[in-house]
Amino acid sequence: MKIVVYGAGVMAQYVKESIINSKNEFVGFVDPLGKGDFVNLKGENSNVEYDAIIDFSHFSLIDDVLEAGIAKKVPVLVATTGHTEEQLKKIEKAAELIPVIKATNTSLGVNIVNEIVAFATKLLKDFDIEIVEKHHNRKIDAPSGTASTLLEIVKENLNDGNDYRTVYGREGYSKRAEKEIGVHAIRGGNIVGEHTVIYAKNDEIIEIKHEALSRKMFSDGAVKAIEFLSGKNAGKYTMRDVLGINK
Ligand SMILES: NC(=O)C1=CN([C@@H]2O[C@H](COP(=O)(O)OP(=O)(O)OC[C@H]3O[C@@H](n4cnc5c(N)ncnc54)[C@H](OP(=O)(O)O)[C@@H]3O)[C@@H](O)[C@H]2O)C=CC1
Ligand SMILES: O=C(O)C1=N[C@H](C(=O)O)C[C@H](O)C1
Repeated sequence: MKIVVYGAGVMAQYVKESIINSKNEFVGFVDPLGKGDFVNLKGENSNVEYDAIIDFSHFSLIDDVLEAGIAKKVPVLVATTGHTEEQLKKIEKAAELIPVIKATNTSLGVNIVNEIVAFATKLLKDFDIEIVEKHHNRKIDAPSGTASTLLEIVKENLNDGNDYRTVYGREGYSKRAEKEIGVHAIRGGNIVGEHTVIYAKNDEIIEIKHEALSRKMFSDGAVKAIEFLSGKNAGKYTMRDVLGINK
């Protein structure tokens, strides 16, 4: 496949390497801010040949990313995080026309952790549940996309998940309510990414944790995901589909 990468940051470079080390062809980066030596999918250079798009850029670029996918009817992996509800709906809508994966985390490990958390939450309903994520100081969105996905999974697996209130960080004076899930974002240095779901009860604590030690597994996972989408019908697919994780 000829793959275009949206983004020009740290992850985009890793994805380029993963594409080069696969059987696919790296076409170029699409620079979010339009500077530097990048491919231009619009205007006079709109004859750039590509048959897949991987997006690790900025959430504000989602319209461009989806437009480029729809224009050529090629699969799109949206690995960028931080989208608004409205933007997420646009991604759903695009999936009516082209094959799309929206993945907040493309590592194998986190996708397995998602399964473990679903299972654990069913068994640990009466524990206090808190989610903690840690990332580098360049990260702009909080909580992380992965933490938001973990929160969704926790809520889905509590009988009365919709009755729970999400508390983002804490300050001031008040006891923890019974039906509350705390979500906490730590930022510092060059932490690649760490996610922990804590289940606490009087006298016992269970922690389910994933720690990323490099970014390579994100980019390798992204290439695997776009390869999976090749030749698929329009629709919304997931990393569970890519990794063959059955319900
Ligand atoms: N799904 C997954 O597994 C993973 C997802 N991610 C996500 O991928 C995305 C990119 O991460 P990363 O490479 O670390 O981030 P970087 O900050 O290194 O790169 C982001 C890119 O977006 C550009 N950008 C920044 N601000 C704006 C803006 N306001 N408008 C348009 N473009 C902008 C940057 O340009 P410039 O360099 O000029 O600032 C850069 O090209 C993030 O959303 C992150 O959460 C990251 C890792 C794994
Ligand atoms: O910005 C990052 O770096 C990461 N972002 C993703 C997220 O928001 O969950 C995935 C990973 O944790 C790294």
